[in-house]
Amino acid sequence: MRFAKGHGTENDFVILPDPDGELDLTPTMVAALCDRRAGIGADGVLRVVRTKALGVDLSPDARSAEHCEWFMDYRNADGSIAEMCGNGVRVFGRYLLDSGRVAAREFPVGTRAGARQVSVTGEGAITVDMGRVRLMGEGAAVVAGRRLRGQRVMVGNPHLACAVEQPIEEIDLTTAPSLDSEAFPEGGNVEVYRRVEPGVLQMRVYERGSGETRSCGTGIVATAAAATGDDSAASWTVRVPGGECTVEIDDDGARLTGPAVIVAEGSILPGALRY
Ligand SMILES: N[C@@H](CCC[C@H](N)C(=O)O)C(=O)O
Repeated sequence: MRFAKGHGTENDFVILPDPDGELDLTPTMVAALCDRRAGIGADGVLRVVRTKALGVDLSPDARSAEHCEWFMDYRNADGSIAEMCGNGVRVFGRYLLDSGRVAAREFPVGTRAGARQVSVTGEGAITVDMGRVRLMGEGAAVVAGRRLRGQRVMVGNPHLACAVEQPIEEIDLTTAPSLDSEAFPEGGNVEVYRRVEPGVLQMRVYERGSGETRSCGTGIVATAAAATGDDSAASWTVRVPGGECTVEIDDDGARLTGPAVIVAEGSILPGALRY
């Protein structure tokens, strides 16, 4: 089985080219691929599949996703499915470009959250149009025994973005935060953030299905949206442990810009993965 490995601000992915949708990608296989000791190691898997080869439900934005030649079938490291991945879609775009599957500098990618427009915007940088971000009201999480209040934000996938006063390095994200299951029936991703300079946020994240990661694109957008509040437009730099991205928010929605790199390509030997 061929694979590539890539990352966006050190949120890393195993990329599986499967244009005709022939791969039976089970949760245990995904977890084995993402295992950092016995597998390749990654925060998630991006299956690169032609939209027309899929027999899956593309809701909630089925028609626009069907108009995309390529579909990002995203899986978390534990094998669970998520609607959207903001770093993943930039890395997916980089892979399509580098492998010659697309030639245009701007193209749509299908995701479970709908179609997302991806464009090359600078040396090494890729911008993705993340669509409209919905602020859903206040929520709370218990993080290492401490209750943090935050803003519930929907970026295709669910987030709780919590503004904190203390240095965010001090926050213990080694165990999964607990979220109210009524407010988060499908679970969620929890961000802690602080405004460090005008227009600059610092953020860490605990991702649903992957644990603490060094960056999360949808989390960066959720944090920027929470910090923007009811203002109609804003521009943010968001620093994460793995680097930084920028977010532009206006009436058209949010655009996320950051690096996306392919670092390796190879083959997984038959029978080598433990699953
Ligand atoms: N790392 C991603 C988000 C991946 C999905 C998330 N863990 C979830 O379950 O919603 C990103 O860059 O957005």
